[in-house]
Amino acid sequence: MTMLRAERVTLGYGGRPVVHDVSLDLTEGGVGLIGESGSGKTTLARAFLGLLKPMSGDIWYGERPLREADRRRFRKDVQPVFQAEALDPRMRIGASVAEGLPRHERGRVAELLEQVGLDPALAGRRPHQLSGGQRQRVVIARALAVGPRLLILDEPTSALDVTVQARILDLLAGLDAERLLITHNLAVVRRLCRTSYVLFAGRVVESGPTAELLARPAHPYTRALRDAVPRLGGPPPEASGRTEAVPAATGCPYRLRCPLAVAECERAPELREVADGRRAACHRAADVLG
Ligand SMILES: Nc1ncnc2c1ncn2[C@@H]1O[C@H](COP(=O)(O)OP(=O)(O)OP(=O)(O)O)[C@@H](O)[C@H]1O
Repeated sequence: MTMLRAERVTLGYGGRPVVHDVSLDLTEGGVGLIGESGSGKTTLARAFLGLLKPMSGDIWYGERPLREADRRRFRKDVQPVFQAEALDPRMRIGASVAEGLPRHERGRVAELLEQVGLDPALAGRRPHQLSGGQRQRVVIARALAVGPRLLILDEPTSALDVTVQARILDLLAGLDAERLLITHNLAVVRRLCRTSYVLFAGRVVESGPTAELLARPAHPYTRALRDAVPRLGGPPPEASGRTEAVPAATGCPYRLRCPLAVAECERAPELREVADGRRAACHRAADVLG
């Protein structure tokens, strides 16, 4: 059984839904959430961390809804890996990492820094005295301190240059913990996630094994994303002609941007199986796949 899963979850702010009816299992081998800015990735991640209550549906942690879970156990199992910019600028690196450790294990800071490829001598420095890549390693060490089974990573490498990015990816790929990864960068998902979900305007439009989904998309939006950001370290989507999401209010939310839209798309497509292990919400999925 998967440790964490969303079942028909709708999420929003101030009563306005921004993520609609999403079901997602955090299965082994890493799960990627792909989608452009504003598609609801971070909102979903916040719900998985128990920071945002679903408007409807539930997040399940083992056999119980997350809202009924033992919070201490949950925080030990599931750790966020946030952007390095969020490190407290006044705190020394060692103290930041030690925060996650029980008092009697504070001596493990050096070991954790080594585990993420940092010289333990850096423990006395503050974040601004490190490079971006080093800071990101500190964030990872901090998350690893409690020995989590699952990491929830939000754009863990987007602020880094290509070679540093590659080394952080190597580090993440080598960790024991499972992961939910949020990113614009398809190469990162390809490297770290066996399964991916593509979000558009707060809806899952496609899901399946990452390699197949990217090699042969079943949804026109997945195909557009793949063609817009071809390589690791390529330009961010903002620089490669991404247009703003203007989801249609009725029918398929993607139809106003879709080159394959037909009259049928005025009726909202269901997310359904389109090939082995592959699901897509598109009336034209067979044509896209074909
Ligand atoms: N605290 C908030 N209050 C109100 N609306 C919010 C809040 N946070 C996010 N939203 C809205 O929810 C929608 C989804 O945002 P979210 O941050 O989940 O997207 P995202 O896919 O993670 O984007 P990005 O890649 O830019 O981080 C957006 O329309 C956003 O404006």
